[in-house]
Amino acid sequence: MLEWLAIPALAMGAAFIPKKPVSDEVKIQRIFENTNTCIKFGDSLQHPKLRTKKNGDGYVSYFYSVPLGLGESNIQSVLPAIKDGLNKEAEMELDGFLKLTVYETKLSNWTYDDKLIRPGTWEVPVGVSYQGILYHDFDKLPHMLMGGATRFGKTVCLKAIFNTLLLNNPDDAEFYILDMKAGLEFYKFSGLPQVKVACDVYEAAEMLNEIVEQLKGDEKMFRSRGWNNIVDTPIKKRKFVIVDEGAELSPRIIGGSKKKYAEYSQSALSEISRIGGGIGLRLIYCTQYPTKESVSMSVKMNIVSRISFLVPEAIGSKVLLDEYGAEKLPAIPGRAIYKVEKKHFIQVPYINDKMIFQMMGERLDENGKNRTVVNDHRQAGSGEDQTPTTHT
Ligand SMILES: Nc1ncnc2c1ncn2[C@@H]1O[C@H](COP(=O)(O)OP(=O)(O)OP(=O)(O)O)[C@@H](O)[C@H]1O
Repeated sequence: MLEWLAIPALAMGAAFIPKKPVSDEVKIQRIFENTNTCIKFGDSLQHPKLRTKKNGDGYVSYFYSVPLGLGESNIQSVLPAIKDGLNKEAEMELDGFLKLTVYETKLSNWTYDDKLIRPGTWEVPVGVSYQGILYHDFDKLPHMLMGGATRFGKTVCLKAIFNTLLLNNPDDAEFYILDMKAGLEFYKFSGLPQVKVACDVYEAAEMLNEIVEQLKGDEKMFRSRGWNNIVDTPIKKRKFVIVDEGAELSPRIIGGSKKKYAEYSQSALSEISRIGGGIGLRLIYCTQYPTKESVSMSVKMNIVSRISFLVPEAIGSKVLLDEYGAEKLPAIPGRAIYKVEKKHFIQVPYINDKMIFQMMGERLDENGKNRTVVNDHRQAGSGEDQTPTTHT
């Protein structure tokens, strides 16, 4: 009788023994198995196999060998399940081996502030990644392609880039902004001497014509001096051509009388992306419709750096990043993938017009140019105003 009672008691006791936590390594392997991330070889199933792992500061990287025939899209598609299963952020890279990096921290919203400005450089903070703030250097990689579904942060990102570039180099940055959303986002900055804004396809074609004319003149000047890249010359000026929304300049999308202006605009943009970089033109091309119609091949081929926000379909990720992944981003405004060679998950800093006007008001004089804050070190009590004065 006692023996009979002892069995349920033992079973109950076992239920209270704390379970050994399952390691991330084991969980990942189970996720591969449960999601059928494998190939069938004879009677057996072959999954990615862990070869080694490396502990870093705040992350662990796992390196897997991948069975031949298991495609990139199959591997990439398991990433959301891994993130959910571990309840952690993770990134994947496939380059012969599968490198899966699991982070201890999560990305969260943050706000732009003027400590991000790096005077005299062409570096802009594109966002915070798991490893810290990532800067994009427009003197190293002159052009940028950006896209993603509406309301996920393209304009905020463009404005953070614009604000940084202008405040980094108020005397040397020039902006030609093709704000195809009727000028609603950028026309308000057209009062600045560094900024010109086109608000429709007709104005865009005219502006691009002006830029291409300057480009031809600059090409001649560079040739005559034996220069091939502006970064190796004493010229400090850089001209930024910002296109928002690229689809509005696509002759394959818009028709009627606008079509020939769009055709001209596309060929000008192609020229700028092809040969403008060396002579100081930088193209930032943005679209909410990442299709082959809105992002012409000739523009795309010349742009190495990409930013993609959430896209509704995997094909959009292919257009923007040349690989899948952006369709699986969480639906969080400002969350994006920044890609130069490899992908980085980022959270773009939040900025709005009020903050931009305030920062510009503090750092630019009434002519929109640079001003420096000078503390003249006068002694307290001298009867003079002690606040630092500003001088142009
Ligand atoms: N980096 C960010 N951090 C926090 N919130 C953001 C961020 N970026 C965007 N948002 C929020 O999302 C809203 C939409 O952003 P934004 O206007 O940049 O989207 P969009 O992609 O340009 O949209 P559309 O294509 O319709 O112009 C913003 O008003 C803001 O509330």
